Amino acid sequence: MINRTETQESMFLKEITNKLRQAVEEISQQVSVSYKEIVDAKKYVWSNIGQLDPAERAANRMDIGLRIDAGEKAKDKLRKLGKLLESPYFGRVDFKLNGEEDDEPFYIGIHAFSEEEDQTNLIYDWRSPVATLFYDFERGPAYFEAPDGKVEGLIALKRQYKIRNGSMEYMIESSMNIHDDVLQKELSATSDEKMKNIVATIQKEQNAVIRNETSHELIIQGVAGSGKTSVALHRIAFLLYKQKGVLTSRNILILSPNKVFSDYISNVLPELGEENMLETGVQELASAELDRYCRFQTFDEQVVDLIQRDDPQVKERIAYKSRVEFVAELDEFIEFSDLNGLVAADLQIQSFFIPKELIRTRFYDLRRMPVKARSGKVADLIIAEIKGPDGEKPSASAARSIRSAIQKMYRHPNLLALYKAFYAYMGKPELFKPLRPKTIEYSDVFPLIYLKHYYEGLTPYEFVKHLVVDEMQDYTPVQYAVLSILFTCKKTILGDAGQSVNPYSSTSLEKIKSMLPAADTVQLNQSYRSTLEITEFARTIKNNPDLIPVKRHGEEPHIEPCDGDSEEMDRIHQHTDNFLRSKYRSLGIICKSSAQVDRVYRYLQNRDIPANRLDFNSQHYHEGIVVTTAHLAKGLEFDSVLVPFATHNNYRNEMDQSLLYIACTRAMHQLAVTYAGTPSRFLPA
Ligand SMILES: Nc1ncnc2c1ncn2[C@@H]1O[C@H](COP(=O)(O)OP(=O)(O)OP(=O)(O)O)[C@@H](O)[C@H]1O
Repeated sequence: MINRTETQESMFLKEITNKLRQAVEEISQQVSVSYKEIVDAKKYVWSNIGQLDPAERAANRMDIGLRIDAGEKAKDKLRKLGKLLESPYFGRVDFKLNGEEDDEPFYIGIHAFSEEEDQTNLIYDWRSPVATLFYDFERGPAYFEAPDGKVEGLIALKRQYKIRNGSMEYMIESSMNIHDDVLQKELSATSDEKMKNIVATIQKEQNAVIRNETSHELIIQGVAGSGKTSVALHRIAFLLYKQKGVLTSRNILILSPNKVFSDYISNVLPELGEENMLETGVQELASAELDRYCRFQTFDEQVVDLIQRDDPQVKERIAYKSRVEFVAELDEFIEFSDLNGLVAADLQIQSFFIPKELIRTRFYDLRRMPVKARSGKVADLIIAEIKGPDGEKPSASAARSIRSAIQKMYRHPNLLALYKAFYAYMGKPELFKPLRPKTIEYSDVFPLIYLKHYYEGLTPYEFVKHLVVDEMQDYTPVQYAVLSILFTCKKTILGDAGQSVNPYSSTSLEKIKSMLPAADTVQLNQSYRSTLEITEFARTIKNNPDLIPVKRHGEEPHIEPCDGDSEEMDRIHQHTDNFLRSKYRSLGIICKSSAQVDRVYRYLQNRDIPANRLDFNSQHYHEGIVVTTAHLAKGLEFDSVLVPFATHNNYRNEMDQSLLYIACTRAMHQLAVTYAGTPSRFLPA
């Protein structure tokens, strides 16, 4: 089985396809047999329910449960085989072990496949140890880490295949790592409806991140389009494979920016044969902690507010609470409150005298406990240790009075009062400004939760064994402090400091590292999404010297000045017409504000142009024409992007610059920008 020619390869494909078909047939039979068995078993229980004693009923229920499990497993296998029939493998490495005469071919696919009789592996899962030969090495000396240790040898041959619907589209012999031609072909394809897997073309630097099993916390800083999200999802699939039985998708949680993004990425794990992980957002996390205390502005509402009005005081409040030192200031206040928060006074209750120093000392001794539980505990300790003048212990009624007196001693009657006291302590009371009574600004949400940990305690999410945090730049240091309390598990944290929708609260990689000092960091600087021309264009809006564009060419982005408003709307219309006649599947019309989105959407609707509007209430991602804001488009991508209203007035401050950059970097193949009036200073001249 060495150095197959094209005919040999096509024979091999036929052979594998036949074996796969045979396996599909056998398992389909198993599925229908087990379905029939389940129905029969249920019928039996139902018709004999009166005669079966409880033990028999329980045994029957267990039996049915086991059959259903077996049936589910068989169906899962069938799904995987179906996937393999479409595209059985994408790579091959011929590897000669040191000391052996012949090399052996290893075919790599999205799932493993072996012959039933002798369990010989015909296709290896892309996550198997041997697959690292394909991703990490060129022809020549190579090794992989097998369960029994390092296996060394020589790669004699590397091939890549594109097999679609069971037939070979192309085959490339490669001496290099994941051949450029294959990557180019993949990147040039039009967008899929949802994010797709990249198993056939994972790059070496991405593979290192995916297969990292040692980091407790891994921070992935990646430029726009560097594959951070793809890599994080493949990493989860890899960890589920490596830690089968220990880790399941039910104990992996992703903190995702919005529902549309969750929907957009929802295909990747199932395509890789895994169930989707759990998903939540910052708002849900905060609600679980704060709903009893107050309402709050959401991150999205904060961004919209910043876009709508340029209020320097709002920005000042946000910036103040987004500093790393802010967490230290909260800690300092907590320390101060441990020493001074208690207005201790000597107590004389019945015949018992309790000096204030004793109360204060006990309170401080128990400083690891949340305040609320601590006051009760302090009272318990004192009640247990004090004696009256005749050596008597406190009666039940004396104990009750002591407890109630001590519990009233804490200076701040509730969490919000404590939070307000923090700003008074800092000498900056003006920095806490509720939006409305009992409704706080978003920038206060996580500082308040941090103080809640001190005041009342937080409940960690113990069932979560791995947390994925996307858009890491949008989380402030105090949010990281809270996340570290709520999630003590392993974490994959990814984002790009250059793509913040709110630069006033944006967190740089350095700041995140200072909050998570034990975390490992990787940087992904190669950008894959956009053509070189689009990437160069985006770079003139906001330069990132680290970014390495992929060498894929396409048309130059267009900047289209328009003579007035109505001409600009006509131009948008024209773009949608061109798109509908093109080969492309998705056009993103990306505006700055929701009002602009509404305007464009209504305009297109009135002209019967099929368009989807993505707003904060949207749940699903759609292909076709999508009208949305840069804020919501973050993380998504489109074959073609149109950025309208790129005037000086619309895009002029630091936040606008970031939004314009995000909008342009969503384009894979085509980009146009329109404006009527004076162009934004961020556009290339
Ligand atoms: N190794 C690869 N092979 C093929 N395509 C890739 C590879 N890496 C990334 N891509 C493609 O590049 C595009 C960007 O990937 P992804 O969305 O994961 O990047 P990102 O860093 O999260 O982007 P952003 O931060 O700009 O939202 C996707 O179309 C993805 O399929």
